[in-house]
Amino acid sequence: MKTYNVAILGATGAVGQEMIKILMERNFPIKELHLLASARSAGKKMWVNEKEYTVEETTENSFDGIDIVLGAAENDIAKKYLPIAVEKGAVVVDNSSAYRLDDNVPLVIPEVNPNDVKKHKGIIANPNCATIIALVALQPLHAYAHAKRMVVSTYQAVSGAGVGGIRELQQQVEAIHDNKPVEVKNFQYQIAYNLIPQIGGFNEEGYSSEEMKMQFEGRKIQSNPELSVNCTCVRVPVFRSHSESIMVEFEKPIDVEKAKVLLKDAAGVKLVDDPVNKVYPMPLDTTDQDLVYVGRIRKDMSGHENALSFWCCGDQVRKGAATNAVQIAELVIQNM
Ligand SMILES: NC(=O)C1=CN([C@@H]2O[C@H](COP(=O)(O)OP(=O)(O)OC[C@H]3O[C@@H](n4cnc5c(N)ncnc54)[C@H](OP(=O)(O)O)[C@@H]3O)[C@@H](O)[C@H]2O)C=CC1
Ligand SMILES: N[C@@H](CC(=O)OP(=O)(O)O)C(=O)O
Repeated sequence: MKTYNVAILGATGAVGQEMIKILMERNFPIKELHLLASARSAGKKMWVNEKEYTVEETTENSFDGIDIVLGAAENDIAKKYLPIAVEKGAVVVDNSSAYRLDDNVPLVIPEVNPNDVKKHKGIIANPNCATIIALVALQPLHAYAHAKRMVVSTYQAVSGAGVGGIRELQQQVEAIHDNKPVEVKNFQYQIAYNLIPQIGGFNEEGYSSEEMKMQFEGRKIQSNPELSVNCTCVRVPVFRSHSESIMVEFEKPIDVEKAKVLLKDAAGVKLVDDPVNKVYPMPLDTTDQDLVYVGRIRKDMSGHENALSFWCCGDQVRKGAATNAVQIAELVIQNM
């Protein structure tokens, strides 16, 4: 079997560490694995499948001889290094938002638009995590009835803000328990025992950058330029797995029973919908696995024709980031 030299840019972060795990879990055909991070982490030891690896400081030379780069760093780092990696012959799957809306860069969810991978010119972008979870859940319904409008509220876990976000919730809960002052670093306010209706900065109309991603990225992924999305993104004191309340208005008629039949057999989805018996998706249940759980499917009551409401949860560090990226890399090597 052909094997590949793989580098993870940002290997010490929340997404990077998960990428290592997923590459191993899915037996990705690796020849050499390079773990890249900042100078702060250089020399740090990490164990992968009982083998010790040393984290390397990222430099321009880090990409020599690399076939596949999985990007798990912020936009500025992605912009600095990923074009160099492409120039040196690597194919890049990037988790940052730096290239997502670039016309030369496919934006891919394997359950939705796998064939777009073939259009790449070196970089393929992984969509925003809340967008991946929503669109995986929506895909079987969209393929049948065509989504035209969505109203979404997200409940986003602190792990969406990386290792710093996870640490902050842990430290605040401990501080409150020990009657010590609460320190706020990564979020706008205390997140422990709170909700914060801000993820990213706001535009002139009052929508946050995170809220606009679902419309802009959704249109590109679904090749659905008319899709309109009204989204409210909220950070919640949950460690892992994002949850979303979604109302979708479709072009064609679709009822609850049909939606359940479609979702039951859909790729990447688990139908978890028996509210009378207290069966519905919850973030504790979706953590550390790859399926998006969908439930609470109802007919819209607010007078919109052909509209359904549902609730979904998914592990955004896995399916919303690392797993989606490794699935894309698997599609890439099928075509190499
Ligand atoms: N967390 C999530 O659920 C999701 C995250 N994303 C995106 O993925 C990317 C990574 O996010 P996340 O893992 O949460 O972030 P983290 O803060 O947890 O990790 C950031 C990583 O970037 C590395 N890094 C920082 N500076 C440099 C540098 N100068 N050179 C090389 N590497 C550097 C860090 O290394 P060091 O440890 O040395 O500082 C670390 O490995 C971001 O673009 C984010 O928007 C996308 C979807 C979901
Ligand atoms: N912003 C998301 C996670 C993320 O990093 O998304 P993006 O790559 O689109 O910035 C969250 O905080 O939950």
